[in-house]
Amino acid sequence: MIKMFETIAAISTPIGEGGIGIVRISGDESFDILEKIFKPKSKKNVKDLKHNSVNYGHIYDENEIVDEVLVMVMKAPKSYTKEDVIEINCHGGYLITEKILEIVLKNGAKLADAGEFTRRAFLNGRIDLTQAEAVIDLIKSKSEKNLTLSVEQLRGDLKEKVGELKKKLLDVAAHVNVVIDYPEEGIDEPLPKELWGNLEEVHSECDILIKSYDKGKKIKEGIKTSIIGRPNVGKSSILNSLLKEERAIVTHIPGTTRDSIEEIININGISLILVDTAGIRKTEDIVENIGVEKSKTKIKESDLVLFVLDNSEELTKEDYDIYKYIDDKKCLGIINKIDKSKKIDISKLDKINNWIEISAINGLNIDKLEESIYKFILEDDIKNSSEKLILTNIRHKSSLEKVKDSIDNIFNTLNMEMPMDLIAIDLREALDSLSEITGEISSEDLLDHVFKNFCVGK
Ligand SMILES: Nc1nc2c(c(=O)[nH]1)N(C=O)[C@@H](CNc1ccc(C(=O)N[C@@H](CCC(=O)O)C(=O)O)cc1)CN2
Ligand SMILES: Nc1nc2c(ncn2[C@@H]2O[C@H](COP(=O)(O)OP(=O)(O)OP(=O)(O)O)[C@@H](O)[C@H]2O)c(=O)[nH]1
Ligand SMILES: [Mg+2]
Repeated sequence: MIKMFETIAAISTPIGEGGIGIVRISGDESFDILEKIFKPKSKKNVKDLKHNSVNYGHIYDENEIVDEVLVMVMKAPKSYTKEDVIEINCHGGYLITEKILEIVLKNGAKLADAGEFTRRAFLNGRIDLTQAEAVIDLIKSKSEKNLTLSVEQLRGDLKEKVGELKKKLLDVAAHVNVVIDYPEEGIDEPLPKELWGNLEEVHSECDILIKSYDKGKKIKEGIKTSIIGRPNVGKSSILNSLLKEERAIVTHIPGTTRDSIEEIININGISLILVDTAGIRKTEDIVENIGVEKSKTKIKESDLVLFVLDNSEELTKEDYDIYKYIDDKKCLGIINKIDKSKKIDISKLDKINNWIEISAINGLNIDKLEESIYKFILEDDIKNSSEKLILTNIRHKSSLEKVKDSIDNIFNTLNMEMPMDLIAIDLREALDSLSEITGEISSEDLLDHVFKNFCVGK
């Protein structure tokens, strides 16, 4: 028999002091290795240990006892990788887990690459590529909403959707092939209405999914939000009140913040990457000037701009300059220092439709500010989205774009009454693009790309 895969092993828990450390082994030789290093208290033969059983005993290095452990045994194909899997639950700690891994390697296992267990789960057909990608997204999730999307994708929601789209195209392909193979049948209509419908549905579903990526990206990566305004209007004070800690230095001296400060907050399960910038003004100060230029770059990179003004002063030329600079960015106007008497008049700043009045110094309306941010950028965009699936992976998006292009070609062929063979080719391409998403068609390069972001032991 040709051996497909070597037996691999790795530490699956974070390295460091901890209650428990897990060394995971997967592959044909798992039990042979275990037999050489583990003595269960039950005195059972290691190869007779039951599937899904937890077994108390000791790990040995030759004749020397190394640790007291629990060993979990999962037999192929009922395991994470569909191979024989053994998990040694030892004491957590820098040295002990490493030591047990070394003993496992010494007895015949190969050190697993990053993501190799999950790669096996994919190669052995337990999960598709979208589910494998969901595993790493799930581990890396830092917001509730991203976590939810990852869990749904791991459950197979995207895989299922791709399957549905494929089925619709396969129905079309079956018909097209009949027309090509039996031209003498004299089928007048190149494509019955119902099959046109299939193509239209796949086209529009791809479109909806592609459009959902903007939201998905924001959910996955967080919403880049910069706090901008001229010096001394209270930008750093606003950052601090949103963070509920004294993170940025606040003084009465204009030009206090020289470099941008980045912090992440969570609003209703979504990450906001907040950037407090150096106040924008013309200045001769070299350091401050660099800060100002950086602020301008930050504005360009932002998904959302919080434009801060001082309630207690009239608008200045600097305010107007920044206002012009915002351009067509999504922008929420903040009038700060409402604890002081009002001198500001914003009637000329009519490009901005959303305003909120706050006082950062005593926390007035900070909760309303959070709510406005959420409503303004997140709720319209994310919560009210009617589509069930939201794409978070650019790879999926670009494959779906290819599917859409192929279908456009098919419509073109049909409208121009060109030969059916052309349709068959475009259908094949559309189906292949769908297969790329799930990994039914994949290359080593693609898999290396997907799994390179994984941690070792996953
Ligand atoms: N200790 C431990 N915890 C873990 C994992 C693990 O591998 N080991 N997981 C992963 O890293 C996650 C759980 N995911 C898993 C997914 C499938 C199977 C599995 O064995 N599936 C088989 C059989 C299920 C059964 O017994 O019926 C299957 O689908 O065929 C195991 C874990 C999270 N927690
Ligand atoms: N009365 C009042 N003062 C405030 C308020 N918010 C901030 N300040 C004061 O305004 C001054 C400037 O605040 P900062 O938060 O440092 O302003 P900034 O916009 O970050 O300033 P630069 O970093 O210099 O651009 C400080 O003296 C703050 O205490 C407020 O809501 N009311
Ligand atoms: Mg500041």
